[in-house]
Amino acid sequence: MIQIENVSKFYGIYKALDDISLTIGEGEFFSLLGPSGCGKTTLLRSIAGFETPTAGEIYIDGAPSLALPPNRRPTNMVFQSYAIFPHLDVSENVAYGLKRLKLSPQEERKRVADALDQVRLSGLGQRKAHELSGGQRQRVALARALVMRPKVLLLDEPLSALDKKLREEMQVELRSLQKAVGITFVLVTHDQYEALALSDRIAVMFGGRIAQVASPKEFYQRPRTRKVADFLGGMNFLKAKVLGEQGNTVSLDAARFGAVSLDKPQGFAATDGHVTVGIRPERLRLLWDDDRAPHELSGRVENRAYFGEVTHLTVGVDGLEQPLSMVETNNYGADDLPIGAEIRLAYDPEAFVLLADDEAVRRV
Ligand SMILES: Nc1ncnc2c1ncn2[C@@H]1O[C@H](COP(=O)(O)OP(=O)(O)OP(=O)(O)O)[C@@H](O)[C@H]1O
Repeated sequence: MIQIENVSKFYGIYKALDDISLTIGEGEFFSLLGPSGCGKTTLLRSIAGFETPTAGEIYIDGAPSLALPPNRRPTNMVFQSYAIFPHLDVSENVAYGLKRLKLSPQEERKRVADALDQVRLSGLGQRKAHELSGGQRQRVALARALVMRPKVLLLDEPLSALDKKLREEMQVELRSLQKAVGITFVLVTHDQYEALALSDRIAVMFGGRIAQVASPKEFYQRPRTRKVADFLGGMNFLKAKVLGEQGNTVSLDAARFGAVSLDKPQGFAATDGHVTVGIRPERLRLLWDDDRAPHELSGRVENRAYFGEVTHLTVGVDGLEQPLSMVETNNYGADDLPIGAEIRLAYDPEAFVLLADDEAVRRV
């Protein structure tokens, strides 16, 4: 549906987008995720036509689009600030963009009713902006975009102004709305969990470049670089020694964790015979009393933070440069472990992931 080919964008000498190539499929919920300033909004606005790339081309539905103004593209954008016209009621707000299409009053009413129905606002058509909750106003903004029947809906942090609970509710709604209307959604967000919860695929961006494109699960389980792994959830990093390479697999000595054998990520290169491997905190498990596991380590609790359903532990292990982070559900009493307690932990050598050097990936 959208093909981005070698797109770069300079602001003066500053390179906001650095040779981006990306394909977004029809009907996909696709997220552009990255820290502030990574270029995700610039890329979204380039798809919409509010920015003109310095180089490259963007094809939408097969047609080159850079020469087209925003209103000639089959896209529509929902902005972060969901400002809707205060002097118009909900139906008039939603109908606003339709005026230029010069539809019959009957057709216009039908389109507005359909759009309000899609965002579950039927019955509130006569309300004014000040008579709506934040979530309802955001839905008006969505209806205003959907009523134009775009092939692609572009969403610039649409939920960021909502409080946490409402935001989580709207995330669920946004996901089901996208599946119901079946069009391509491209979402910009700096919220990792929002991207994981909503997307079919995610592109993680740093410094104007794409570091990885993958499904949420693939991202979490197989991040390609240390930076990506660190950006998406917690990760314990360890330096491991390369013992040998066989095809796409590398055998490693991962310090106190012993020998592990891992798949190479794209762009991998062992520079000085050492590499970085990672293991997620929740893949380490506390062993209690007589519990035994094929792979265990002992350590001592250095820190503990209680988060209600889970407790985060920092565990020092002799021979490791850094203490390990662990996340334990509170069913068995991790929340009561005193600082200094001697513990044993279990791990699965297959839970490790081999990470490519960030600079190596830039050259892929
Ligand atoms: N009109 C502009 N003129 C100069 N620099 C700009 C302009 N717009 C954006 N930039 C710069 O380009 C870089 C990318 O901006 P962009 O808004 O795409 O980032 P972002 O990842 O969406 O960040 P945020 O989450 O903070 O919105 C930033 O460093 C920003 O300061």
